[in-house]
Amino acid sequence: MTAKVIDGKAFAATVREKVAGHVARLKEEHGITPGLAVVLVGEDPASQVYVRSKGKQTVEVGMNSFEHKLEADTSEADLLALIDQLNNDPSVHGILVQLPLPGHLNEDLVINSIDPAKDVDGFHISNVGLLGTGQKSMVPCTPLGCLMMLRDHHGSLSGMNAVVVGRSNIVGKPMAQLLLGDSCTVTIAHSRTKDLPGVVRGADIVVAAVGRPEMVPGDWIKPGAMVIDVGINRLPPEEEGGKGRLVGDCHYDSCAEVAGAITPVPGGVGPMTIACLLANTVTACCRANGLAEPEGLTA
Ligand SMILES: Nc1nc2c(c(=O)[nH]1)N[C@@H](CN(C=O)c1ccc(C(=O)N[C@@H](CCC(=O)O)C(=O)O)cc1)CN2
Repeated sequence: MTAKVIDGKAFAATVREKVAGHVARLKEEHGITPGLAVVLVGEDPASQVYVRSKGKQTVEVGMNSFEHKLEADTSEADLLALIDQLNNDPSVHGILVQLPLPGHLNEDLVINSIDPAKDVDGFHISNVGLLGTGQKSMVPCTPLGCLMMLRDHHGSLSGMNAVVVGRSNIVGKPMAQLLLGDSCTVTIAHSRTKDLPGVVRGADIVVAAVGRPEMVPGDWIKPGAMVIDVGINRLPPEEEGGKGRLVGDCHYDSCAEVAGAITPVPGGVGPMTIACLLANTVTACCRANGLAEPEGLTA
């Protein structure tokens, strides 16, 4: 079998189109322009790229983008004061603090200082609790993007065996909650899982989010399974020449021989993360204004 390659770039473009349509309606019918504030602390090169991309795409779909770039040595008090200001700004419907933060800042404290209604990353403890109890919440962007791709490929996920490899708060845990919400039988596997190959071999859906380059080989994959590769790992330049090739957590060539469908790296899950951030911002804006939420853009 050769897997169908899920084109995350093309899928993300369709999500952005839907978002742009909702934004246009919000402007025309209600005179409201959704606004997204992105806070970057420090000069991490990858974060700078992601933040630039978020700002650009926010403007492209017709929303207002507010970028706040702070020095790497910004104090926690100053960062919290900025978040408080954004929480109280009615033109800001979504707030995001780009991660990782410099080591002197307490990530949990910072995230939990964001108004949960404006927490378009879905990382606030209130949103984590709401998602975990099956209530309406803001849903973390990367797992939301994975869910959209899974639903698009399979239709109903009900009764499928799903294995999430990785237990991070940002991807693994919320991904498992979303799959459970779609009536999958869910296993969260990790580095200490006994017989990890055997566990993965039982899965109709494999979501790999461990951050280890090419850890999942094709012979762990059940024939016809759908493989969602969340990993973005850059191989050392000396091995590849130049900048170093980007690979996922799955060994692409061998997995693609066995799987029914697979997301590539790059061009799979990554582009969906920012598209879902835009979707969450429209959702937050609609909720804040007591308007119907856009269909197909939330979990
Ligand atoms: N506050 C947040 N911080 C971080 C998040 C997040 O969702 N919220 N996720 C990641 C970074 N990230 C967005 O912020 C992100 C990562 C990757 C991509 C992407 O499109 N990747 C491309 C490849 C990019 C490359 O060439 O390096 C792909 O996979 O095709 C988008 C967004 C951590 N921080």
